[in-house]
Amino acid sequence: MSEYLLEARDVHITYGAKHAVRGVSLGVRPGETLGVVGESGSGKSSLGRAMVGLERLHAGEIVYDGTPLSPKLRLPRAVRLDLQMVFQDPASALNPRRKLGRAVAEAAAARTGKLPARDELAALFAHVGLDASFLDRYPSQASGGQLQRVVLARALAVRPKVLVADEPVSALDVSVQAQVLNLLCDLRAELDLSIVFVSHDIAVVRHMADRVAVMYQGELVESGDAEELVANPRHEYTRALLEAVPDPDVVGALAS
Ligand SMILES: Nc1ncnc2c1ncn2[C@@H]1O[C@H](COP(=O)(O)OP(=O)(O)OP(=O)(O)O)[C@@H](O)[C@H]1O
Repeated sequence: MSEYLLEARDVHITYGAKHAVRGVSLGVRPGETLGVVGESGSGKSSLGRAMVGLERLHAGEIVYDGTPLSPKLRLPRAVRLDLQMVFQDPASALNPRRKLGRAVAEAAAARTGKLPARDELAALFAHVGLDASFLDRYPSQASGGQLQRVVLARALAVRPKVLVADEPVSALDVSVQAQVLNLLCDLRAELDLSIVFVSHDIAVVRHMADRVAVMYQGELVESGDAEELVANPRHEYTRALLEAVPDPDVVGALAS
């Protein structure tokens, strides 16, 4: 039995002639945060999408809880619910014509089969730091940071086992990025979630993740314990990523 709850095994993803992900193997353990870092175009988003069944594989497999997910079939419903994804831009993830409370209620119903009562919904919103007035708002009536909280509430309402977060704070004002990152850390500890945290920012990844996988041009170039990898990067690309950070402790300090 693998130590990983969700795992990519020798995954290849192609878009026409473009070979975006080249034989990547990695996995997230139960309750762990795995950071996937790399510059734009390194293939990390493609891999993240593939890990929740949103991307077709050219070769390799995604294994969830010991069971390979066939890339050709739609994921079984229970697996689809267990694996949730949060994207960069919360505004485009939410239907502009649907109230925020309704969006979260429908996600909860996907798991339980019934829409939650208003006080349950209010509790879900409170969990992500939003008061009940947000239930009746439309996306246009909330800020980016507030919307990303709603997106998190919606993902968590499904009671997932794994959350793949793809640049979840990159579209937010710097002033609210740390708040949302802290929220994610708290939720993970509280709900015993596994998180795959995808980001171009190694300082943020270092702060969020237990282990880090570094991608470069579609390949996994290095992976290991977050602190150790930052302290002793083995690959020159990892060193370059670290050198590009003015002071990795700044983000850590901001978000702590
Ligand atoms: N749907 C698609 N169709 C064609 N090419 C794609 C598609 N999605 C990604 N690519 C290409 O695959 C490569 C990897 O993209 P991917 O988005 O996975 O990388 P990334 O590291 O997440 O970058 P970014 O942070 O810019 O999203 C890039 O060259 C990208 O242009």
